[in-house]
Amino acid sequence: MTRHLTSLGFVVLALVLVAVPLFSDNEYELRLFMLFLIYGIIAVGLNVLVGLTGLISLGQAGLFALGAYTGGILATRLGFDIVTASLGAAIVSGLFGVALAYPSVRVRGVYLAVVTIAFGIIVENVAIEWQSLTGGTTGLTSIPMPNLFGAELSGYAFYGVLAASLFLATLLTHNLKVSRYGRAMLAVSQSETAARALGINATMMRTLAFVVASVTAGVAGSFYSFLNSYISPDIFTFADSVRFLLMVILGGAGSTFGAVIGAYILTYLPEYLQQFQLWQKFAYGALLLLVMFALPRGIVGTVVGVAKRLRPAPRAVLAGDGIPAEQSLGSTSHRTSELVARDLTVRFGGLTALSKASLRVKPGEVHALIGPNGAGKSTFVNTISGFYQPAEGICELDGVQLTGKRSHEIARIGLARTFQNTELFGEMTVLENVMVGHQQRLGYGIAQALLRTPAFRREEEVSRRTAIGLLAFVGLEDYANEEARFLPFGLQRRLEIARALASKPSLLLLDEPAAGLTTQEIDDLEAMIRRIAGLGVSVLLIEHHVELIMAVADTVTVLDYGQIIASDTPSVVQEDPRVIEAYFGTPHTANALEVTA
Ligand SMILES: Nc1ncnc2c1ncn2[C@@H]1O[C@H](COP(=O)(O)OP(=O)(O)OP(=O)(O)O)[C@@H](O)[C@H]1O
Repeated sequence: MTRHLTSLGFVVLALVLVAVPLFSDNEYELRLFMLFLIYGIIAVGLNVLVGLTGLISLGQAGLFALGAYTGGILATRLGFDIVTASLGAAIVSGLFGVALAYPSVRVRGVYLAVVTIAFGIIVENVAIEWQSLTGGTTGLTSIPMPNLFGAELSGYAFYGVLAASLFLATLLTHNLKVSRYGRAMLAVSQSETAARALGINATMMRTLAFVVASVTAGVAGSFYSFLNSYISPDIFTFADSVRFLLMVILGGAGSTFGAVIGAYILTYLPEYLQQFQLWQKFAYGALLLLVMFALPRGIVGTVVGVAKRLRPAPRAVLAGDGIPAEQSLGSTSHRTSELVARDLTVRFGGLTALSKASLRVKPGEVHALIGPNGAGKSTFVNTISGFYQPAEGICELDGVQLTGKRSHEIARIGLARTFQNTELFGEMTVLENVMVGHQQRLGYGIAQALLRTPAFRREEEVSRRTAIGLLAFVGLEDYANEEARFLPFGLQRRLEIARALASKPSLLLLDEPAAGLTTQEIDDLEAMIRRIAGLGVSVLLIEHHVELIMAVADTVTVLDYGQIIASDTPSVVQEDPRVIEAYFGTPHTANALEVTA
C-alpha cells in the first residue's frame, strides 16, 4: 500500500510540475516557483543526510555557494552550457562533501553541526577574499542566459530543466532510500555498533550521504546562478543553511516528499508574510514554532503516522513466501566453520583483561565460554569480532586472519554476533532488521539501486524472501511489519538471532542470549541453538545460565582473570578443581557449575 501511495505521490508531483507554467499569470510567479524548484533539489539531497543517517549539516549554504560560483565561473569565463557547468559544480561540491564527511568519523551531533557551520563561514570568506576569481563583494555579474548545446534556453525551457531535475532528484533519492544503501544508512543512525557487526561500513555510508547532500546542493547552486544571472557572497548566509535544514525537518525528515513540501512552504511563506511588514520575521518564527510543536515529526511524517494508526498494515507475512532457513543457510556448508584464537592478549592500560587466551571452536559445534564476572568474556568477544584490537595473538575464521581487521570486515568474512544488551534498529520493522543482516550478501551497486534495474529487483526480492524464511525459523513471521522497538523483550532477542543469521555466518556468537528470558523462552532458545548448529553454523555461546550450557554445549571453556583455565566437555569441566576454585575462591567438593546455577 505504501508503494502505491508513493507512486501516486510521484504522479501528483509530475502533474503539478507540468501544470504550474500553464497556469502561472506572470513572470514573477514563475520565477518564484523556479526558486522553489532549486531549493527543493537542495532539500531532497539534504534529506538523505538528515533523514537517513541522522546527521545534521548547517553548511549547506556553503555547498550551494560553491556550486553557484563553480557554475557561474564556468559559464562566464569558459562559456560552458548549463549541463556541463552544473556537472562541474556537482563534482566540486561532491569533493567538498567527501572532505566534510571526514570529521563525522570523529564527531557527531552538535559538534558536527559546528564543523559544518565553520565550513559555511570559510566558503563565504573565500568568496569575498578571492577577488580575481569570485569578484569579491561585488560578486559575479552578467552570468549568461542558460544555454544547452549552443541554443539559449527560453524561460519555459529552463523551467523544464529545473522541474525535471527536482523530479529526478526526488525519484533517485527515494530509490536510494528503499535500497540496501538506505537501509544501511538508517541502521548506522539507529545502532552503529550493530550495523558494523553486520558488515556495514559506517564511515562509507555517512560519506555517501554527505556526497548526495553536497552534489544536490552544488547542482542547485549552479542552477541558481543561471536563474539570478548575478551572485555575491551575501546571498549565501548561515540563515540560508538553517532554512534548508528547516525545509527537511518541517516537511518530515526521511520521508520521500517531505523535503519538497518543506521547500515549497519555506519559499512561499516569506513572500506571503511580506504584507505584515515589520512583523514579517516575528510571524515567520512564530508560525514555524507552532507547526513544529503540533507536528514534531514534520508534516508528512505526522500524516503518515496518523494514517498508519488508522489503517495499520497487516503485521504478519506468510511464512510460505519465504526461502526456508535450511535452504538459505545451507549454502554456507562449503565452509569449515572453524574459529581458532591463539594467545590473545588484551590490555587496558595496566590491566591485562585477556592473557594468552587460546580457544578453538570446531566445525558445527556449540562451544560455551564461561567465567565469573570480570573474567574477560566480553573482552574476548569484542576482540574476535574486531571491536578491540589485541596486543598479541591471532584469530582466524575458516583459515582467514581476523586480527587487525575492522568489525565490518570480520562480519563479511563470516562472523555474526548478538549483544548482551540487545542492539536492534528500533525504528525499522522486524523484516527490515533482518534484511539489513542480509545486505552484505547482495551484489547490486549504487547505480543499479538508483535505476532500480532488473538485477536490483531480483536481489531485493531474494533478500525479502530470505528474511521471511529466517523470521519463520525463529517464529517471528507474525510480527514482520511491526517496528522492532515494540516487540516484547524475549522476541527482541530472537530477532537479533534471525538478523545475525541473515548474514549467512560460519560462526554465530551469542553474547548472553538467555539474560532476561523466562524459563519457557530459555527452553525455546535451547532448541533454536541446536537447530542452528544442525544447519552447519558453529556457535560460540557466552552464558551464565548453567542449565542451558549443560544442555546444548559440546565444549565448555572457562576464563578466569583473563586466562583460560579449562576447556573440555561440560561434565568434565564441572568437576575440574580449578573451575571450582575460580567460582568459590577455595577448593569445593560440590559440582561448581550446578551450585552457581
Ligand atoms: N574498555 C575497557 N576499558 C578498561 N577496562 C576494561 C574495559 N573492558 C573491560 N575492562 C576490564 O577488563 C576486565 C574483564 O572485563 P570483561 O567485561 O571482559 O569481563 P566479563 O567476563 O565479560 O564480565 P561480565 O560477566 O561481568 O560481563 C574487567 O576487569 C574490566 O573491568
